[in-house]
Formats: sequence, structure tokens, C-alpha cells
Amino acid sequence: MSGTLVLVRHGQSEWNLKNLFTGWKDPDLTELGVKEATAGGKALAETGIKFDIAFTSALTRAQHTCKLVLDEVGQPDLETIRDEALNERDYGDLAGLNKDDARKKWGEEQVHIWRRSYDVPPPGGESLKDTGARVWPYYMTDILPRVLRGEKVLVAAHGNSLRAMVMVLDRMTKEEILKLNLATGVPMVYTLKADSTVAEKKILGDMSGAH
Ligand SMILES: O=C(O)[C@@H](CO)OP(=O)(O)O
Repeated sequence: MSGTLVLVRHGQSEWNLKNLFTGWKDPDLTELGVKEATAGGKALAETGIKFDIAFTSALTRAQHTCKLVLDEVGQPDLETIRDEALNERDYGDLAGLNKDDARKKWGEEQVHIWRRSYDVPPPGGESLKDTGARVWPYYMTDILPRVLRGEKVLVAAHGNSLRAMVMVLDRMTKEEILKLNLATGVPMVYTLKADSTVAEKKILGDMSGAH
């Protein structure tokens, strides 16, 4: 029996708009972010999906996105599990700094390595590998068993906690993950096989503008 796993990155946050490293800081969605999350929810509603459970992080922007998606699919009261295992990567000393100022200070390449590499952490923060070290066990113990039982599971989380999940689901290498950016509010719909590999992946929207 194959289940469905839907991953959605939160809509634009106040700090995305201000171009600040965010990590575990807790800004809410902007007006555009609300629109993006709502559009993602509408796209899911058009597929007719009804979820059995939702997961989100301990951070407001992901929880708000989760709520907006559930409203759109007509399940505003669905059981939702919040866990900091799904939080954004901890950006350490960079949290709150402007991304362009950081590029001026440390150079374009270094900042890109901190933002997108697999195993180079930003100062005082988590690499994608470190983020994966909390995301992957949580996925294995709390999320995947439900999908394998045939449930339809929504996960509303963050650019990097979701990149960690996508890296495993799409069997990406350390080199490939460098180039992966997830668009805000665009649902990725995975159908999994009984052996937990991917039978089908559909992207309900446009990932091309993601950065
Ligand atoms: O600031 C952050 O926490 C993340 C997500 O917005 O940024 P980045 O794109 O650098 O991973």
C-alpha cells in the first residue's frame, strides 16, 4: 500500500523579504508569503487530496504555512504535530545578518558554501549534514512509517530541513544538493513504494525562480 508525502516550504517570511539569514529566529510570513502558502494549498486542493496528519516545525512561519494549506484543502482542524527536528538549519552567528553584507564581508563563494554545501557549517551553526542528523531520524521514526501504512502526510517546513529530506528521497549526491533550491509555497508530492523509495514525484508549481 503506497502512501503520499507532501513537502512544502513555508511562504516568504519577513526576514526573507529583508534578505536576512534567519535559521532558528522566528519571523512570521509576509503578505506575499501568505499568498504563496495559500496558492500551494489551492494547488493541493485541486488534486482532491485529504491528509491523515500534518507535521511542521517549532517555528511560526512553517506553522502558519501549514495552517493556510490545511484551510485550503478543507481540513482546518487536522491533527498537526510540531517538532523542532523539522526546524530550519541553525544559522549560528550569521542569523540576523544581511546576506548581501555577508557576501561583501566574506565573498560570494564562501557565503554560497555556507548556504548550500553539504558539510561546511556556517560559523556557530549547522551544515546541511548537521541538519540532516536531526531531520533524518525524525523522518524515519515519525513520518515514514505513516506513509508506508498508506497515510497521506503533509510536512510544512523550511528550505534546508526540506533539502535534507529531498536529498535522501531523490538520492542526490553532495554535489547535486549544492544546486538545489526550493521555492516557497510550492508543494512537492511524493508517492512512495513499500521499500520507501520514490514511485512518483510531482511538483505543483514553479521551482525555477527559487534561490
Ligand atoms: O535564512 C535562512 O534561514 C534560509 C532560508 O530562508 O536561508 P538560505 O536560503 O540561506 O538557506
